[in-house]
Amino acid sequence: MDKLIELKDIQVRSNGKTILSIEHAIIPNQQIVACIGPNGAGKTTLLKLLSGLIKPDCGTITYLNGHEKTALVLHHTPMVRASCKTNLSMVKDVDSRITDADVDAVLAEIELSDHADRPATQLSAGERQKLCIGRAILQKPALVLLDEPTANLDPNSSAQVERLIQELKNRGAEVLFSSHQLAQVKRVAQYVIFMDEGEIKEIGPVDAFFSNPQTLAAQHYLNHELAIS
Ligand SMILES: Nc1ncnc2c1ncn2[C@@H]1O[C@H](COP(=O)(O)OP(=O)(O)OP(=O)(O)O)[C@@H](O)[C@H]1O
Repeated sequence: MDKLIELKDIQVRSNGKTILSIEHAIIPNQQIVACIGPNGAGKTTLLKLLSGLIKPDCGTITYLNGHEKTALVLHHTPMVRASCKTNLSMVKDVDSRITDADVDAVLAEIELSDHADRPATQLSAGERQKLCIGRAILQKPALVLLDEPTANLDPNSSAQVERLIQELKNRGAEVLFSSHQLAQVKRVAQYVIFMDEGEIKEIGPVDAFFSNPQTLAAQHYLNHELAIS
């Protein structure tokens, strides 16, 4: 399997506590990867690390050529007090090749053309999330990292966001998202990273992980999550 990112001897510390510790992990190319695990497992920290938003205290991250161009989609991204279109157009500041026509095409793609002139601060959670993914689509990053992209969204909005995740992949981006929804992970991802207590406990194809988890931590997590879903 082709390598997208390799992590070696990574430690991330905060307030004297190690919150992420990865001895060695390879994240594969050409797969939609889901990062799962209990609250506080370190999923968001891993996404922030891979996006470059935070730096490790030690260790190395090696990206396949060019794949360090990332976009991070967090789930409470604030909007500026301007229209949806203006909020989307702001990515032109970082890439002058993006045109108004590109922005209009993405507004249509994320099904927000009818909301183009509405204040973005009035958007619903689902509409906001689509706008944030629209920004990622416009930036054409090599790797898109999405932190719980459908948290608090209704089934219809979740389905739209899942379609956009697939669309990012179809357009050639690598995609890694965190999720607490196991059914969604099975639907959307081909590869899974299972985290617990700041460590990657398992990493491998989705089918193998769900049918035959290797660690007690993963077995416990799956039993618990499946019992309440
Ligand atoms: N800036 C910070 N300072 C101190 N501790 C932090 C900081 N950010 C995260 N942590 C701690 O690191 C651990 C991992 O947090 P993280 O947000 O990465 O987990 P998560 O798996 O994304 O959790 P959740 O599913 O609840 O979103 C937690 O114990 C958290 O309290």
